[in-house]
Amino acid sequence: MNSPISTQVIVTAAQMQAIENLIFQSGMPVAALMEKVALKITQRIAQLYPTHRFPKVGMLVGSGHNGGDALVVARELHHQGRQVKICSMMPKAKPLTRVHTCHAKAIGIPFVSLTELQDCDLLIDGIFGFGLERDVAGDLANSFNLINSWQIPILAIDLPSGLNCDRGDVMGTAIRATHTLCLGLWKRGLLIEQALPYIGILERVDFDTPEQFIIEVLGDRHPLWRVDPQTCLRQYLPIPRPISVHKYNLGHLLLVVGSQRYAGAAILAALGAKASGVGMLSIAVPSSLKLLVLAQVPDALVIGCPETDSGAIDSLAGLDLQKYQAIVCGCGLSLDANSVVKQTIDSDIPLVLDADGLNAISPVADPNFIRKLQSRTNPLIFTPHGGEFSRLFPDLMTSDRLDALISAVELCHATILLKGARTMISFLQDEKPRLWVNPESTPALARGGSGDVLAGMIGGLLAQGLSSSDSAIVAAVWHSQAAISLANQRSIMGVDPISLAHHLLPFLITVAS
Ligand SMILES: NC(=O)C1=CN([C@@H]2O[C@H](COP(=O)(O)OP(=O)(O)OC[C@H]3O[C@@H](n4cnc5c(N)ncnc54)[C@H](O)[C@@H]3O)[C@@H](O)[C@H]2O)[C@@H](O)CC1
Ligand SMILES: Nc1ncnc2c1ncn2[C@@H]1O[C@H](COP(=O)(O)OP(=O)(O)O)[C@@H](O)[C@H]1O
Ligand SMILES: [K+]
Repeated sequence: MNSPISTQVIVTAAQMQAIENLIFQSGMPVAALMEKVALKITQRIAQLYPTHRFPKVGMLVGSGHNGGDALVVARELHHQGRQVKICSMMPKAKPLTRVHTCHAKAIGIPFVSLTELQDCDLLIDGIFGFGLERDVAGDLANSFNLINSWQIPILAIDLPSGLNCDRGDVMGTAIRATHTLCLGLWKRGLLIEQALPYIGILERVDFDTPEQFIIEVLGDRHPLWRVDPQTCLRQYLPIPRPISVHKYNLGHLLLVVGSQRYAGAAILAALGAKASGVGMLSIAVPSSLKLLVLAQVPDALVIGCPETDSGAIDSLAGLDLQKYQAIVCGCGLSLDANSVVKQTIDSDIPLVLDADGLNAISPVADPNFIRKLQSRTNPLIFTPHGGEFSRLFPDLMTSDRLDALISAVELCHATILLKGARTMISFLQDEKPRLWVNPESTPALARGGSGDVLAGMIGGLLAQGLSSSDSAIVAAVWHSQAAISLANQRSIMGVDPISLAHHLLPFLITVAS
């Protein structure tokens, strides 16, 4: 993923603080940076919340520099003709915040009690930024709950007050913002799933953080990154195709999928794989499903395998796995096909393990098996959702998904795509863990079968020669962006997996143009 570091790197509060300190030590005055940041916030407010619709703005001001930012914004909005009111949420303030308070009073902006903000059209949350140190409690917590009950749009400066900047969890209670303007670099806590109900629409306000200071603090092997969806799609898709190429040069993908119980998963994975543009697609299914699958995917080679009494694939006997560039194993396989899963792992062909392919190896605990995973020379991708991840790595599941995911990657040396509202992809790069967060998606994807489409897409990209990490990242971004686009056309209820699979390619055309 190539674009400026500052647009993609994810930092903790301590790292952001250290980078800001380098900016200040190099000569930039703190007050000057505050002016710059606040002016940019003011510009964005003017675009998002125009004066004619949001004339009355209430400022919630804390004691630190988050409050200072809010006071500068208040001053500017006042000069632009808005009816601004300020509520100081805390008695004491840092010196810079104090002087902005004096100035705001001197120019006639009213300072009011909290309840007097109830008639505002917009609230600006400048109570806490990354300086929150302990749980919000007592009267302040009551005030937060009151503010949240008003149903007034709230724009949070840097992060919603009360949210832990690093872990994304609520410290006592937190402001439920409708919009969050993250300042400078992406904060770790804002990319974590549990923070989503508090953040609303998330944007970053850039203040030209010098790249050398970022590298000085983070080093050149920083683990946490946020994918920029548009850059990612434009960089990788559509996969270019030489003019005189033939189908066997465009990857041959094998899907090992389906059972009598979960026949549809085989078709959904196949539709995802087809959309990837892979040259040849073979699908191994229990023999009783062969005609059903062939009817849906006539362009694939459908292989009917011997099946168990329960209707699962019994063996891949007679299949030469070495002739495929990639295998996807697991969608709808059921738990009766475990020996088949082991066979695909032993083949050492680039492999995506999904769903029952993961259940078959859960938990990953046996040291010999872990050594076998580590010693594979070809890519191995796991695509668990949260439940599958907990079964795979029961000892690693902590409240912090990012840490848990990185530990799992370090344990088994696979690329792991952890599915959810904020899908994360982690892998080893130069023997060090790296983690990318896919920052945009839609709950329209929360329905059975979405993940099967994704597994097929990853396999298709892998078979065409993308690396395991690129295949997982590009597929996750493509899948979620296409779902957002389809939800815009058909509503959030209209993103069934078949429609999604059919929308993947028309959507790509809109990205390229
Ligand atoms: N220095 C600058 O000019 C810049 C300021 N920025 C802003 O500054 C913010 C960070 O400023 P600060 O470090 O002053 O921190 P905050 O403004 O986030 O708040 C810290 C203050 O709150 C108090 N506090 C912490 N937890 C509390 C609790 N639970 N109950 C009551 N009081 C509590 C602390 O004692 C401290 O006074 C950023 O989030 C951002 O908004 C940056 O965006 C850009 C540069
Ligand atoms: N609330 C949500 N917001 C965004 N994406 C979601 C949400 N819930 C699920 N998804 C996505 O939908 C897909 C579901 O996959 P999975 O759980 O494997 O379902 P299935 O096995 O039924 O196909 C994943 O890509 C996941 O990231
Ligand atoms: K805030």
